[in-house]
Order: sequence, then structure tokens, then C-alpha cells
Amino acid sequence: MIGRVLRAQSGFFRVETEQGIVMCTLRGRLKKERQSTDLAVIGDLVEVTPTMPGHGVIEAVLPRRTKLARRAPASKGVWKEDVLAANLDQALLVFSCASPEFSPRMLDRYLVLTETSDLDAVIVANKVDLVGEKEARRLFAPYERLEYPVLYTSAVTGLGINALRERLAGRISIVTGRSGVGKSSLFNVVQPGLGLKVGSVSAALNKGRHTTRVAELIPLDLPGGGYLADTPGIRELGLWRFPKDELARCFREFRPYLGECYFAGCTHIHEPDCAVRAALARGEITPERYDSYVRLFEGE
Ligand SMILES: Nc1nc2c(ncn2[C@@H]2O[C@H](COP(=O)(O)OP(=O)(O)OP(=O)(O)O)[C@@H](O)[C@H]2O)c(=O)[nH]1
Ligand SMILES: [Zn+2]
Repeated sequence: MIGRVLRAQSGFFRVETEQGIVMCTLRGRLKKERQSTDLAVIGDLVEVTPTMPGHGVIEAVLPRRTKLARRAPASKGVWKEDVLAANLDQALLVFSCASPEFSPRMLDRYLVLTETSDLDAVIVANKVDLVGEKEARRLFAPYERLEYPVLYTSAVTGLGINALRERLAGRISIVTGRSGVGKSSLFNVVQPGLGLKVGSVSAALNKGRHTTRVAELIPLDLPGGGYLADTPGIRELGLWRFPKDELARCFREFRPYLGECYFAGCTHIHEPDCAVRAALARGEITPERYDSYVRLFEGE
């Protein structure tokens, strides 16, 4: 039978199947075929052979539609991947309109990571009550123009909560955003108790405590279901590294110009006859986004 991995911890997998929850181990053959960082992960669809009631063995991992992988340079030009979750539908990037102040540069960084992971990004603009809806829309307008969906929310007034619920329903999502933007508050309004899960980790991080966390999918109590993926490492998503040669493609408005530059390996920073910089000069790329590109390229 086919099931979905809800939880993975030291070689044991909690798998949701049509016949309920099955606790599984991996067939030995699988461990040999796959790298240790790339065995079954949360979100994976797996083929299970039942052994005793409530128990089984994972025979195979079905092809992944998407994967969220942390990449690190292994040696010159070679990157190794640590797959954290599979088959995610979207990443919710939570920002506050104020307190802490909205940082477009940090949002651009998150967007690079969702673009390299082929994840749909949903921008959540929280604390709208602090600045008013007009100002909130002004802050995020550049991203709406790039056709990223933006949800305007307030955990205090309840603004946008239904839209957020609709966006989460029936999908597997991850949530990320810096401390204090209101992730816990927001998700507590979406579903009582949920914010605790979302918020507990970073609170612990702030206190400098070490918490061993287990990767799991948290089921959502919404029409059509849905899950939040919680896995160690998502918190630091904003600090993940990415190969430079993929950076330009991750700025979606650059894409029409890539391949049009005079030099084949153009970095779009200092070369003459650069199609990206020509687009910048014509106002087709904003100076703010271009500036983010340069800073990320230069490794800031
Ligand atoms: N005015 C206003 N305050 C909010 C809103 N959402 C959250 N807050 C406040 O912002 C502060 C931080 O909220 P949290 O929900 O703890 O933020 P968090 O993103 O979960 O933070 P970490 O757990 O540290 O990652 C709290 O004092 C909340 O009461 C909002 O929509 N409007
Ligand atoms: Zn160029």
C-alpha cells in the first residue's frame, strides 16, 4: 500500500495510510541505494508492506514532486544536498509591516530559496493593524507586481485569517520568518494550539537553548485537510546558501533577459552590453531588486 511519511526519527517512520497510521522501518536494500541524507523524509509517498498490525516496512520511495533541500558546498563547484522534506506545495514567508520593520532584502533572500527549490512562495504581510491597509499594500506592491501572492493579515484584528486558512487547506506548507513577526500568534488564530508548534522552536533558539527536534507534518484541521511541515533547519532558511550561477534565474523578472547579454557568463554586475542592466536602466527591473541581487551575489 501507499502512504505518506508524517514523521521521521532515527530510522523510524510514522506513515499515514488508508488503513490508518503504520510505524515503519526501511527495507535494508533502500538504505544501500540511497545516501543517508536522502532516505525517506517527511512528505514522501512510500510503498509499504504491512508486517504486524500497525507496523510495516518501507519498500520504496515514490518520485518526489518537489523537495526542500539544504545545500552546502562540498568541494569546488560541487554541492551536496540534505533533503529535509518532500512534496511540499508552498512556503509561507511571514513578515510584519512594522515592529520589526519590513525588510525587502530579507524577503528577496527567501524568494531566492523558494525559487531554487521550485516551491510556490506565499508572502504573508502581518501586523497590518499597525500601519493600516493602504501602507501595507504600498510596502508589498513590488512583490504583487512580480505576481507573488501576498496575504494581508493581522493576528489582532483577524484580518486575512480566512484567506490564510483557504491558502493552507489541502496543501503541505512550510512557514518561515524571523522572530517576532507574529507566526505563533497568527497560527494560533488559524487553529488553536497550532502557533505553539510554529513558535516554540525559535523561542528556544532565542534563549540559546538546544532543542532536538523531530521532523513532522502537523495535520491541519481545515476543510480538505493540509499539513504544516516542521523540520529542524527551516527556521534558518534565510541563511541557507545557494550556488551563485543560479542566482539570476531566481529573480523572476530577470528571466526574459537571461541569455541576451553580450558575454555568455555575464554576472550582470560589471560587464558591458548586459541585458539585465539595460532592463534596469529602462525601469523594467527595480533598483531595489537589482540591489538585492548584487548583494546576494557578492555574498552578503
Ligand atoms: N499589533 C500586532 N501585534 C502582533 C500581531 N501578531 C503578533 N503580534 C505581536 O508580536 C509579538 C511577536 O509575536 P509572535 O507570535 O510571538 O511572533 P513569532 O513570529 O512567532 O516569533 P518567534 O516565536 O520568536 O519566532 C507578540 O507580542 C505578538 O502579540 C499583529 O497582527 N498585530
Ligand atoms: Zn548580464
